[in-house]
Amino acid sequence: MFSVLATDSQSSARLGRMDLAHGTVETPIFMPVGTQGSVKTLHPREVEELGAQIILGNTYHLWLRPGHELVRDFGGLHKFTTWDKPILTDSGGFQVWSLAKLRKITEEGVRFNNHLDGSKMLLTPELSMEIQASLGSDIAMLFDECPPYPCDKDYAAKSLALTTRWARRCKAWTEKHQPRSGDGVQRHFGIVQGSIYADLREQSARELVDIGFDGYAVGGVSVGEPEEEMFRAIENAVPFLPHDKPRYAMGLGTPPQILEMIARGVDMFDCVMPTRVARHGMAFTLDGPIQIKNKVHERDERPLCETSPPHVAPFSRAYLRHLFRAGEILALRLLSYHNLHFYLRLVAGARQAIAAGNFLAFKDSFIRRYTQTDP
Ligand SMILES: CCNc1nc2cc3[nH]c(NC)nc3cc2c(=O)[nH]1
Repeated sequence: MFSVLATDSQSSARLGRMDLAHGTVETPIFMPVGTQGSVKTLHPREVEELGAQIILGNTYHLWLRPGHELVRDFGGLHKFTTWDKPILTDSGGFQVWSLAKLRKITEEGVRFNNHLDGSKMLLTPELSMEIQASLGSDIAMLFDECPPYPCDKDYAAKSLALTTRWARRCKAWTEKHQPRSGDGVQRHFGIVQGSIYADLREQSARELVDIGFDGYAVGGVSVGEPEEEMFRAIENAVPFLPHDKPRYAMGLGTPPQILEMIARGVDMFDCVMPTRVARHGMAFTLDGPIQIKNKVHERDERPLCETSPPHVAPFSRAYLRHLFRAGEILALRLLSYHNLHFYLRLVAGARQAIAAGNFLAFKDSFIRRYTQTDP
């Protein structure tokens, strides 16, 4: 399912290839987020022409609306959305935390009030697996608990123990209800927890690897912790994960953070940032992010960035600023398209640099230019 094609001599960066039910994915890879099935404001064909190889769907949202049975009856999420390349679905737990009201964690699962109609809901490891099987994603994430940041060590230890018990229940469900081998099988990724505690990160990784999954995410990061805590969480987990399985850092990050994580051996990323900040006027450029609504762009005839794709390059910053301030929907689409292109081009550049053996030089020169403030 996953093979490492090249490793960097000066860092833990590696070039990989994942063979999934709906196609092959080269790593390191960035996964655009398609929360309700769609990558916001963009047509699936646009997402494809941008070079996206795999997108992320949110189980919580799709379960609540339109319902996983409806999606199943339409042939699964690929047919329903017409996205025919790989899809990774999350398991719903984290979204319950960030969206639902009155959540309560029990051994059984998470009880909460549906944020759409207030009805009482219960999401369990087994139901999360059933929903993701109905959606038919190529990769299903296990049902875990993401501890809040900060949390004390006792809470973190109890939380990771629950996540491990839930991981066993997820595995038991898949072994009972899904085929174990064959090209079309759904893959399952465990999620390493342990908060900011190095020994708990090791324990969580070891327990999940003992159970055995197709890949491993590092969870509990990008939840408000300082950047160095995020890097340390990865550094404390990766050594205990199999070299020949994909590693996925959930929910991050900025362009420099993604390159730093690739250097630490991470293969997969998802983040709502490129599309979310686009809808608020922020565009990524090689010299750092810009806010298109700022007056400084009023008469700037340059494109957003020298690397802007042909779909966006003809538009001046002045025109894009005008569209944004006029509330034109085209502005949201062009900035979303541009920002996703920026992220996908960044990880494509990382892949090329790893293959060429100069990833650290690539990383350092990108970060130097991106973070330097204009004199
Ligand atoms: C797959 C569901 N589980 C699960 N999702 C997550 C999603 C995240 N998204 C962010 N920052 C935006 N941190 C995350 C942590 C987790 C995590 O620890 N677990």
